[in-house]
Amino acid sequence: MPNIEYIWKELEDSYRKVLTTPSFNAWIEQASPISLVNNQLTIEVPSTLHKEYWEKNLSTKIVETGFKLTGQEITPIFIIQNEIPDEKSLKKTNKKNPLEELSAMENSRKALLNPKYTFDTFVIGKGNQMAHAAALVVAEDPGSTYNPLFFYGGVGLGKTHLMHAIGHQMLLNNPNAKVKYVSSETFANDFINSIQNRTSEAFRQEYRNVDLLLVDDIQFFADKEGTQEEFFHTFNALYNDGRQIVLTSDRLPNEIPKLQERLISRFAWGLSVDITPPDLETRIAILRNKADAERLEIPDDTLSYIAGQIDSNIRELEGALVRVQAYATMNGQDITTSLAADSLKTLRPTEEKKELSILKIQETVCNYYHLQLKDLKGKKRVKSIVVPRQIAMFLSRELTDNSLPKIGAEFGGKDHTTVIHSHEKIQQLLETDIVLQKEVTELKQILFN
Ligand SMILES: Nc1ncnc2c1ncn2[C@@H]1O[C@H](COP(=O)(O)OP(=O)(O)OP(=O)(O)O)[C@@H](O)[C@H]1O
Repeated sequence: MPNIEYIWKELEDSYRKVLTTPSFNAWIEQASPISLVNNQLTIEVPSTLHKEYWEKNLSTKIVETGFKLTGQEITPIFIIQNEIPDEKSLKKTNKKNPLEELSAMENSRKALLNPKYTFDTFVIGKGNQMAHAAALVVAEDPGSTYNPLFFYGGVGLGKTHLMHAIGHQMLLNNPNAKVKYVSSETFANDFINSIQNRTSEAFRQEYRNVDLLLVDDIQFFADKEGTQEEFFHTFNALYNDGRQIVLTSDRLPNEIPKLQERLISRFAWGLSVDITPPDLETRIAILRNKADAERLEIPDDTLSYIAGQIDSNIRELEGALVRVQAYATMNGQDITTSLAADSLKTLRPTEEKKELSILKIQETVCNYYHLQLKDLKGKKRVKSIVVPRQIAMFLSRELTDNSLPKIGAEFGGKDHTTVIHSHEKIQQLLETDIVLQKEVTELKQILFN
């Protein structure tokens, strides 16, 4: 009997022949064979959605290929993994031939889809893995499996990005498909205008004659009775025709105030999937992708530093990178961790800046370098104390609003010129000293956590 690796490799080859690259990446690459015992092939997959998809659409091939290779009936068993996705699941490629891409791009432009929001540029992490998988199913098989598909979650977490990615992918698969993307406000305005201009028929034609309707931020339907009424009819017309609907909101339908019950229940016919804030690894991967796309040279520790500063909103994370880039250009410097820290300093809320005391900085530096507080504040001139003392003064100057004399006083009554000198010294060293850059970054992370 062939071994499990051989069987899996053969299976992969046969799936590669029948699946598109994004589907292969999402379903096959994310699964791993665990064991083959008593003709049972146990396969680990990342989520329930993957499990269901495998069971429904991909397991027949296991049985067929298994029989061909072993002469036995192989039964697949799927188990769900719990751990954080590894490197390979964080970045996927999604390449098509150039002509297909060109025609899809033209149609995407007409559908008002952001060219940057594709599956290709979407980084998969723990918080969005399920949403990404559902988006792929819908893009590959619109109107059948999950209709409507409803993404919900906090601001700037990638709902719109995924929604556009579905549109792009559908157009890549079928360049003649009609895709329409609107925000809920645009839908409401178009509806109101159609009443004012007596163009209701044209409005209906426009919204009901599409293969994929993407409506963003439907929480803004709250309180808009007439718009909800019209959307209800649009929804029914599309749904009954087997056209795909994808919606996003910052919360679940039943949490949207004044959303009609009949809409809530219709939205529940499909799949609602949430997107949660990305973990640190995913945030770093997103920044790395973005930096590569913009051809920015940024050291890994600087990316980690930026990712450590903004932990919930990916739009802000991207904004931070733009800010760092602009700051580096303005100052004619390379991007380093110290430069990133400087440029992001003002992003931190002022309360945070005020809350941080000199004593907290001193204690943190002492813990970090295993020193006594009295030595840090004292006069000893050995290097192992002098440098941490200068770092602590530097941080007190950078991260608090205290005056130079006050900082000097807190360091055992030193003169303010000593504080200036320490600050300059550390600032200078940070330009070149990688170890120091790392230490200062870590200290800042400790202080702000
Ligand atoms: N997983 C991801 N990989 C790469 N970029 C991402 C990812 N998630 C979000 N982004 C980027 O973050 C930015 C904000 O994402 P998006 O606009 O899709 O958020 P949203 O959830 O729709 O926010 P809102 O609720 O404000 O509408 C976009 O530039 C998007 O490309």
